[in-house]
Amino acid sequence: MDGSMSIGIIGGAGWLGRAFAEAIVDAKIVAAGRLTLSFRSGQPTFLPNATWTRDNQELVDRSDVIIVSVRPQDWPAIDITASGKLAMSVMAGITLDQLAGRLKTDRVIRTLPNAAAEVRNSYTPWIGSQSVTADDRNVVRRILEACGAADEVKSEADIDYLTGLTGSGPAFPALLAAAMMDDAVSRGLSPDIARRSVSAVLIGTGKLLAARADCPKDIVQTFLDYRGTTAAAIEAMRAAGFESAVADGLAAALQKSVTMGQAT
Ligand SMILES: NC(=O)C1=CN([C@@H]2O[C@H](COP(=O)(O)OP(=O)(O)OC[C@H]3O[C@@H](n4cnc5c(N)ncnc54)[C@H](O)[C@@H]3O)[C@@H](O)[C@H]2O)C=CC1
Ligand SMILES: O=C(O)[C@@H]1CCC=N1
Repeated sequence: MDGSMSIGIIGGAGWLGRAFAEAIVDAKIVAAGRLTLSFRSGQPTFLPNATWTRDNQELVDRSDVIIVSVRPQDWPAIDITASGKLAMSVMAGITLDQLAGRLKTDRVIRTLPNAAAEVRNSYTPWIGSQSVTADDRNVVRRILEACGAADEVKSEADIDYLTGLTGSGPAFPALLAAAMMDDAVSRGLSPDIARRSVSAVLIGTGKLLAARADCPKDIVQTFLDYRGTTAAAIEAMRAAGFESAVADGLAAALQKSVTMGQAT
C-alpha cells in the first residue's frame, strides 16, 4: 500500500491498542495524522497528532485498515459496518466467522499478539479469511512485524493453542520470577536485590536462548550433567510436578480461549 493508507484502532487507549499505535507510527507504516484511535472514557494524552474519537463508526469511515483491540467481553457491543475494508483483531477467542459477521466485511484477520508488543518483542501468530488479498497480507505482516515477530499459521486451532502458549506466554516467566523473588525475600534478601537479581536472570536467559542454536531442552541437559546445584534444583522442581503444572496451565488456557469466544 502507498503512503495514503490510514489505520484505525478500536480500543486504542488500552494496553495492546497503545502498543500497536506507537509501534505503527515508529515504524512509519502511517504517520500519526493518518491514525484514528477510539476510547471509551477519558481521552488519553499519548499520540496527540492522531485523531481520537468515541465514535467507532467515524473511526471506520476514516480508515482503510481497522484493528479491533477491545476485551472479548466488550466485543458484543461493537456495532460498526466496515464493508469492503480490511479488519484485524487481536482479541482472544474471537473467530474469523464472528469477526466477518459483526464487522460486516469478508476481509478479516485474526491475530494473537502478546504483552511484549509494548517493547516491540511480541510473538504474533495470525490467519486470514479466504477473501484476504496478497496486498492485505503484506499490510498485516508490516503491522505485526513492527510489534515483534509474526507467523501466518494454517488453522484457527493453532491460534487457539497459541493464545495460551505465546499470547499469555509473558505471564509464565513473570510467574516464575515472582516465585523466585518471594523465595529470595523469605530468606532475607532485600526486595530490591531480589528484584534486580531475578530480572537479570530472566533477561540474561532470554538473550542466551536467542543467541544459541540449542533447544532449551539441550541447555537443561547441559546443566543437569554438572550434577551440581542446578541439577539438585531441577530434580526437586520436577519431583514437585513442574512439567505437569506447565501442561495443565497450557490446557486451561486453550480451553478458556475456545469457551471465551463461544460466550460472545
Ligand atoms: N494484554 C495482553 O497481554 C494481550 C491481550 N490480548 C487481547 O487484546 C485485547 C485488548 O487487551 P488489552 O489491551 O490488554 O486490554 P485493555 O483493557 O488494556 O484495553 C482495552 C481497551 O478497549 C477500550 N474499549 C472497550 N470498549 C470500547 C469501545 N466500544 N470503543 C472504544 N474503546 C473501547 C477500553 O476502554 C480499554 O481502553 C483483548 O481482546 C485481549 O484478549 C491478546 C494478547 C495479549
Ligand atoms: O489473558 C487474556 O485473556 C489475554 C489474551 C492473551 C493474553 N492476554
